[in-house]
Order: sequence, then C-alpha cells, then structure tokens
Amino acid sequence: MKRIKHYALYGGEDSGNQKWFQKLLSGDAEAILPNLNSTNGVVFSEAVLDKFIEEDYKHGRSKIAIFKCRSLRTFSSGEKRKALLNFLLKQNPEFLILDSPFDNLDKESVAELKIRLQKVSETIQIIQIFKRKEDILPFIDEILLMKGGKVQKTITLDEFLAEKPSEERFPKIKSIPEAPSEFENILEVLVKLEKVSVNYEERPILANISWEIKKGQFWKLTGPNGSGKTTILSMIYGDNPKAYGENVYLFGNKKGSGESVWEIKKKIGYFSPALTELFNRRNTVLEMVVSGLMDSIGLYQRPGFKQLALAKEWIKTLQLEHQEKKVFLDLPLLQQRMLLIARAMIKHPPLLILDEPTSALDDKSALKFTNLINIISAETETAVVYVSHRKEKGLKPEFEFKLIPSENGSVGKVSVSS
Ligand SMILES: Nc1ncnc2c1ncn2[C@@H]1O[C@H](COP(=O)(O)OP(=O)(O)OP(=O)(O)O)[C@@H](O)[C@H]1O
Repeated sequence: MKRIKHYALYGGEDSGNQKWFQKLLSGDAEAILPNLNSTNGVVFSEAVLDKFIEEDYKHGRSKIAIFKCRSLRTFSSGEKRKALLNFLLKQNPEFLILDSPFDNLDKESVAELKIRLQKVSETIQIIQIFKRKEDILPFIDEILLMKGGKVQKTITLDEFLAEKPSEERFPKIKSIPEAPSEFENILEVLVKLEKVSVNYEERPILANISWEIKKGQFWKLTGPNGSGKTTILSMIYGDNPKAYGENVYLFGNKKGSGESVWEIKKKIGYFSPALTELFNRRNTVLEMVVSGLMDSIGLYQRPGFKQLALAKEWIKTLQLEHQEKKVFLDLPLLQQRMLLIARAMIKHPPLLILDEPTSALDDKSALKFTNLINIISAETETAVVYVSHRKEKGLKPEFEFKLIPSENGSVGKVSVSS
C-alpha cells in the first residue's frame, strides 16, 4: 500500500497566513491545498470543541462525550480532546486537519495523543497547523512554507528542525504603571486552603489540600489533566459551591462568610483565554483597558480623565499606543492577551490568576507574554498564580504547587521553582 504523506504548516502570528488558515479551519481545505476534497475531511481544533460545548449547553446533553448526561464543559482538557478525536474518527474521514492539538494537555496526555495520531496516520492523511516547534508530530513528512495563501516551498521536517532559530529579540517592557489607589487592609496571607477536599459524584478530586498564597508571591500551579487545577481556582475565584463547607479563607475571611463573591472578585485580577470571547461588542482597546477600573466587561460608565490617562499609560507600556482606537477583537491574539492582562492589572489587585494564558500562542509570542508577567511580578505587590502545562521558557515563578493525583484525590506538593 502506498504510504500516505503528512504535512505541517506554521501557524504563528508572524506567519502572515492567518486569513488562509481560517479558511482551512472552517472546512475549506481546497483553498490552500487544491488536491484535497474538502467534503472528505474533518477539523480538530479548539473552535470545533467550543462549538460542541455550546451545543451541549443548549441541548443539556452531549453529542460527543462518553458520559452523555454530563456537560462537556465540566470535562478536563484531556478528556474533551479524547472525546472530540473519537467522534471525528467515527466519520471515517480521508484527512484530518489538526490545529495546535496539544495546547492545554499535560505531558502524559500529549504522549498518549501522539501515539494515537501515529496510528491514525497509517490510514488517514494528517495536516497539522503548529505554533510551537516542540509540537510537530514526528511522522510529518514535509513542512509547507506559505505566502499569500499559496504554498511557496516545501521542506522536509529535518531541514526545518535544523534551521537555527533566529535570536528572539524584542523591546522589553521595563516598568509597570503605578496603582491608582491602594487596596486597604490587605493581610499578608491572601489565600489559605486548609485540608480542602472535593468530590464530584462521589469521585474524590482534591484530597486534603493545604496551600497559602502570600502577598507578592509568584506561583506556578501544575498537575496533569483532570488533577483539579481548575477546581482549585474555582474555589478561590469562582463561586463553586463546593468551597462553602471547606476551610477556604480569602483575604482573611472564610469563604461564604464576610465578603460577597463580588467583593472578593474586586481584589482578584483574572485571565483565561476564554475571557476574550466575552468581548463581543465593538469596544475599542482604550475602552477595554479602562473597563478594568469599573469591574465590568464592557464600558457602562463614562470614565474620568484620570482613569483614561492611566489606561493610556498601560497601553503605551505595552507599546500598543498605535492600536488605542482600534476595535479590541480585531487585534492579533498576543496583543489581545497583553491588553487583557493590562485590564486585569490596572488596579494592581492583590492577586492575579492566569489560567493557561499562553495557549494558542506561538513560541515568540509566548516569550513576550511571559516577559510581561515576570515584570508584573517583580515590580508590583501583586501575587501571581500561573497555571500552565508547558515548561514556559523564560517564566520565572518562585514556587510551584503541584497536584499529584491518587486514588483518594489529588494531593498538593509545594516546591521552590528551579
Ligand atoms: N461539575 C462537575 N461534575 C463532575 N465532574 C467534574 C465537574 N467538574 C470537574 N469535574 C471532574 O473533576 C476532575 C478535575 O477537573 P479540573 O477541570 O479541575 O482538572 P484540571 O486539572 O483543571 O484539568 P485540565 O488540565 O485538563 O484543565 C476532572 O476529572 C473533571 O472531569
């Protein structure tokens, strides 16, 4: 039997082919690769997954999940991807387009998915769009170099990997705008979890978790898919009812007593890539950043002169002053993410939570992003909790809180970051 050839395309922000990739991912494979017949292919991407999650939400049951009665939204990243891949393969496609398939996956799940895809590649053609070099599948035969939506040159994987990375230089951010006012009466210990345990449907998820986050500390929260990272974050930031019977103390008060969820949220800057989707109006960059002072997603109040000046200072710090009047959603992904960090940080909250903030970014963009987080941590009093699966080159957390799964739920291990 003739061996199938597999291809990869670089999809980073600097690739200049975003528009064409959108065509490819929306199912029009022929637009870029004329010898593919679009009707015979399927797309594996975050956007496709989101579409299923949305449909689930509407219908109250899942079309692709194994546990049909449970919403896909509550699945861990690894579980969601497995379910999507199984669903797509059942359609017997001739080719499979993979868009950054390893984002948000832990090491074991990446290894597992790679083995699965290797097997799939024996019978189905694979076209991988990658943003991180480390993600390229080992069985890829050729890298397609594109320009203006056309394949300009084809090189082998070995040739591509042998290319020396160009020295990543970019103007570094050196300082962070001052806080508009100080948060009063902030205690040394911002968050305290004391022997917190959580079960879902009698399945233990977290077992006796104790963790203290103090002023100004920089933490990385790690653990394999499904180990309970999002669950912990939802105890701190969200309104997970599971937090109430447990010893969860936020800013000195036991959760559920004292401050309302709303009051607590005012003291926490939060970022997750999903946040971008909340901005569906035509807000400009300036409006979006200044809205961080109003604790609202859009802009419902007219900001004052001082507030606008501070938002402009943040935009300038990010070297994006030329974008100030543009519509936020029209900007490239990295710029959107940096601006959302500015929005979360504009008040210098005591705590900043970042949930997988570099997913879908290319190597260079991720480096720029982590540089911003390092500066924020070094220059402000804000404590940072950064959730990520990747060993982010350049990120400088002080401590790691690692969730280690066990039969009785995950236990936590604290270490000083190397
Ligand atoms: N509402 C829910 N009902 C039942 N099970 C749930 C619910 N929410 C989460 N879970 C389960 O709890 C476990 C922990 O999920 P959680 O999302 O906290 O893990 P995670 O470490 O953040 O995973 P990932 O890295 O994949 O995002 C998973 O097995 C998940 O399926």
